Amino acid sequence: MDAAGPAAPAASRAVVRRLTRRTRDAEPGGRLRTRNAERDARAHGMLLSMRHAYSVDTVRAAEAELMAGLPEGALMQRAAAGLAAAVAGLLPRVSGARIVLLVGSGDNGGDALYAGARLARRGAGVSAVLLDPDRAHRGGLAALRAAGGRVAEDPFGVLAVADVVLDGITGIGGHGGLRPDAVPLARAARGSGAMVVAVDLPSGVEADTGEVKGEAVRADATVTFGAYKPGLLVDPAHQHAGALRLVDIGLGSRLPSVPDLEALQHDDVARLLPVPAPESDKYRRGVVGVVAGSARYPGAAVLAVAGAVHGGAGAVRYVGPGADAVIARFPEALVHGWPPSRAGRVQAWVVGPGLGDAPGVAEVLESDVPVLVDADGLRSLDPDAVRARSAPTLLTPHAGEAAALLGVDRGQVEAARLGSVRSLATKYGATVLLKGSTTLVADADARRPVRVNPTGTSWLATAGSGDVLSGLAGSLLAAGLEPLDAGSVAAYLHGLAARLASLGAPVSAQDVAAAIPRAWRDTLTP
Ligand SMILES: NC(=O)C1=CN([C@@H]2O[C@H](COP(=O)(O)OP(=O)(O)OC[C@H]3O[C@@H](n4cnc5c(N)ncnc54)[C@H](O)[C@@H]3O)[C@@H](O)[C@H]2O)[C@@H](O)CC1
Ligand SMILES: Nc1ncnc2c1ncn2[C@@H]1O[C@H](COP(=O)(O)OP(=O)(O)O)[C@@H](O)[C@H]1O
Ligand SMILES: [K+]
Repeated sequence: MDAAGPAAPAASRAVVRRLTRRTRDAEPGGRLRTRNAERDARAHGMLLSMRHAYSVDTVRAAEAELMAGLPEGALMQRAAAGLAAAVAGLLPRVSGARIVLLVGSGDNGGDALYAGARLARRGAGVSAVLLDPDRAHRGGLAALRAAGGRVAEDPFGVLAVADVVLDGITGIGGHGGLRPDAVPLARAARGSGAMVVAVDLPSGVEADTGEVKGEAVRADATVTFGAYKPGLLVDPAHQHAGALRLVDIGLGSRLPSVPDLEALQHDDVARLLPVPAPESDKYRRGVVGVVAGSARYPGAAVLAVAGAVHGGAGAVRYVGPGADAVIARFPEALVHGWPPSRAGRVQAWVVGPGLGDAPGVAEVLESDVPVLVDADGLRSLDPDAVRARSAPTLLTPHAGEAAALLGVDRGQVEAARLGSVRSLATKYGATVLLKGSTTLVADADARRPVRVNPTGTSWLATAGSGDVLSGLAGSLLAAGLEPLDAGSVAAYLHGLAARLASLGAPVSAQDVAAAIPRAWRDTLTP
């Protein structure tokens, strides 16, 4: 995903690149890190490990606890100081820069006003556009005026010539998309060529879910306070946030150890990858069985096996009508005649890619090993059959398949990805990996955080790449990873492989499979 957002003006993109470089450790949107950049990051002591996001209620509770021991307004000052420093870091010079604040009626507007005051003291020309002049944060407004900033009399005039617009309309207190009076201002900010920096969150997005229920600000960058909020990491809201920077306001120890959402990073994946021990043999490394392909879709068998042979299992068994094609491409695969139960012992099954109407799903579900169900295997999947299983199940639908399983429209799933993946996991008592622009993995145990994949790229929207993912995830299951880890590590490697293979150009599903070892190595490289 382009950290500058889909429609960022060219000038903004250059500035956002600067922010992105500076905030490599705090950017879940995740640009691909080159290996050199990785080394730089480590040399500078940046931790490349798990990134957490917390719900609004949790953030507010932690803030309240922290505030109780601090002088009034101290947290807002910390937030404003961090925000002003981030904005200053984006500008070639603060002095003389034209900065416009969009100020809503809550504390989010207060943050913008105090940050504006700090920037005005450094010589910037700062104008505040007050959405509700009677309810603008009083202290913030007084500070801005005292620092030489002013309230704009011609909002659209100042927006037209702004270098930076700070979006302080709503933060974690906002609900339901921008109100009508804020919409033209947000549009003017976007259209002005100025860099748009969202304060805490892009106004108009739902902090807890990533939904966008109406219009919302499109930012080039978001400076968020205390903790990431789930919406910053989940589409469609994620698309509105641009590059992310987290400002520490001291919440750390007040936040629970279990977040609502988490994103694996390089170090987490490196720890989870199954590396053969000295005494390993192919069976101990795990054997994955693949039931995929049909006369109509023979390629799906090849692609699922391609993912599986690169996924860490010691051997791949294939059962289905694509045996000749599989063997021609992967002589290392073990092919077996129907039915799957006669294929010999496996530690995990993958069933479904390109299977068409062929049988196999019910039989594989009866096995006592982990099963990944994808694509055609998901059609009419019976929740009771999945719930009755003695071993874990991992479902890997795209939005259309998830919609069919939930009995809703595809658009509803795409608009509410987090809620959808959680509902499916609950309905099936299974781990669910919802593919798409921000791939999510929800564990069967609803108390565990949902994982969001930070490596995805829209170049993966190519036929057959999902087959590769299912083979890869199945192989990791066979190698002994639990479903939440298998799904999220597979998504991470899959996205990274696509980026390494693509480097900005189209890739095929085969290219992605072939690049999995490079992604694996990249992850392990210290
Ligand atoms: N709670 C704290 O301790 C801290 C809060 N901080 C800031 O305070 C923010 C939360 O402040 P608030 O709780 O006052 O809430 P917000 O400022 O986020 O939003 C609430 C205000 O926006 C209006 N509003 C709600 N939905 C709207 C919509 N769709 N369109 C336009 N206006 C809408 C409401 O009428 C209300 O006045 C955080 O996001 C953060 O920026 C920071 O200063 C750090 C410390
Ligand atoms: N816009 C996108 N951004 C990032 N990843 C995407 C996007 N669209 C699809 N993908 C990824 O591409 C893969 C496509 O899988 P799937 O929909 O099953 O396709 P197929 O059935 O052709 O293999 C998934 O890993 C999915 O997450
Ligand atoms: K905001």
